[in-house]
Amino acid sequence: MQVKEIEGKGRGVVAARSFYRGEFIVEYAGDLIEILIARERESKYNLSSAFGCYMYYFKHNNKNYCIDATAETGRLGRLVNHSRMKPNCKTKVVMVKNVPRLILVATKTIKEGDEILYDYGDRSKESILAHPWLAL
Ligand SMILES: C[S@@+](CC[C@H](N)C(=O)[O-])C[C@H]1O[C@@H](n2cnc3c(N)ncnc32)[C@H](O)[C@@H]1O
Repeated sequence: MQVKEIEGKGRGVVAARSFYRGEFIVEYAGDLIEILIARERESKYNLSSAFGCYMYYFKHNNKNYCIDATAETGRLGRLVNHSRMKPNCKTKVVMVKNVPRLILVATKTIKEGDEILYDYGDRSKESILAHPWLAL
């Protein structure tokens, strides 16, 4: 996979080869944290424009988690952009040694050169007002 500048989105991830439907693409790697810690970190990040938004909230086995991928680690999952209308992959939770990890899996055939996109899933009015691209 390649990191590219995508007009209007900052960096994005582009397929350097094709992927078949159901194939593992990349891990959304970061710190796995509980929601209270996530809220604390988020309010700190919101105070500074230096931080983008790299928090992914999810529920697994009735427990809420967040993966904070804010740190510039060089991992590619954190650079995958959003599409509600035309996603080509989705997140999936996999348990590794009893710890939930988040991966992206292709939902259709992805051709070489296609941008990797998944639906961030945020439908709240406030978020869409602040970030109109969430509706696209
Ligand atoms: C998880 S990061 C994705 C990588 C990011 N583009 C970067 O350069 O680091 C999420 C951020 O990317 C941008 N982004 C993601 N999807 C977008 C879209 N469809 N249109 C515009 N900006 C988008 C927003 O700034 C968002 O807060």
